[in-house]
Amino acid sequence: MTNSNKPTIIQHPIVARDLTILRESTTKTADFRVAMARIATILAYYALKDLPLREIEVDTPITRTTGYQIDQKIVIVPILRAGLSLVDAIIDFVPDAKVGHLGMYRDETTHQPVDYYSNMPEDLDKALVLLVDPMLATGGSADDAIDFLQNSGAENIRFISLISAPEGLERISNKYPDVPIITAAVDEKLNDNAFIVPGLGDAGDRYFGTHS
Ligand SMILES: O=P(O)(O)OC[C@H]1O[C@H](OP(=O)(O)OP(=O)(O)O)[C@H](O)[C@@H]1O
Ligand SMILES: O=c1cc[nH]c(=O)[nH]1
Ligand SMILES: [Mg+2]
Repeated sequence: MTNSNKPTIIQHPIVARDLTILRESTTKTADFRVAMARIATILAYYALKDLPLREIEVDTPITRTTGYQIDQKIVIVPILRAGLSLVDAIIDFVPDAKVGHLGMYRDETTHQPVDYYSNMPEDLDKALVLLVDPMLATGGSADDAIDFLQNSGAENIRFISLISAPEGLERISNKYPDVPIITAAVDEKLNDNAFIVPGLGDAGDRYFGTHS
């Protein structure tokens, strides 16, 4: 993926159908989780589509032929909690990926991110770091997370967001032109409470079945 501040917006009928399930306020937790898992697989597929490969020789039952292994260390970094909803789909594709956790919640009044936890694997500088969070609203959380990852040595970061607000996209793409953004939807705006409109509400609460 070339460095660019233009987001990759995934357009796919399955994504459109699943986004609708996720947006619908009456969707039950179980259906919400299933739709999130499916859409996360598609986001992961696109986020990984240009991984470098290493050629190897393999013997089929018939003959020797050329095969491929992925030639890239990968670290997945979910922003807790909601980012956890996207992790398993990526691990399905790259089962040896390491996972670093970044605990952050948005203060309900100020809308500023509050950090509460971090645990990163070593050698972030050698890895493709996939930062994942389903919601990019003001961009405050993603901004802090990318800043933290860069200060921890990460040089190759991609950000996967399910639904993005124009405000957050502008903030992250302007401040971090070298961080590609992969998203499934760019929504209309933020409301007075800095929630994405139309959005899907609070992603963490809906995925985990809690209430703010
Ligand atoms: O772009 P921003 O304005 O920073 O908002 C986006 C953040 O808000 C949500 O997390 P939340 O604070 O609800 O925490 P949670 O995942 O624990 O529910 C979401 O998952 C992002 O991390
Ligand atoms: O719309 C929003 C904004 C922030 N966090 C969410 O989960 N949803
Ligand atoms: Mg939340």
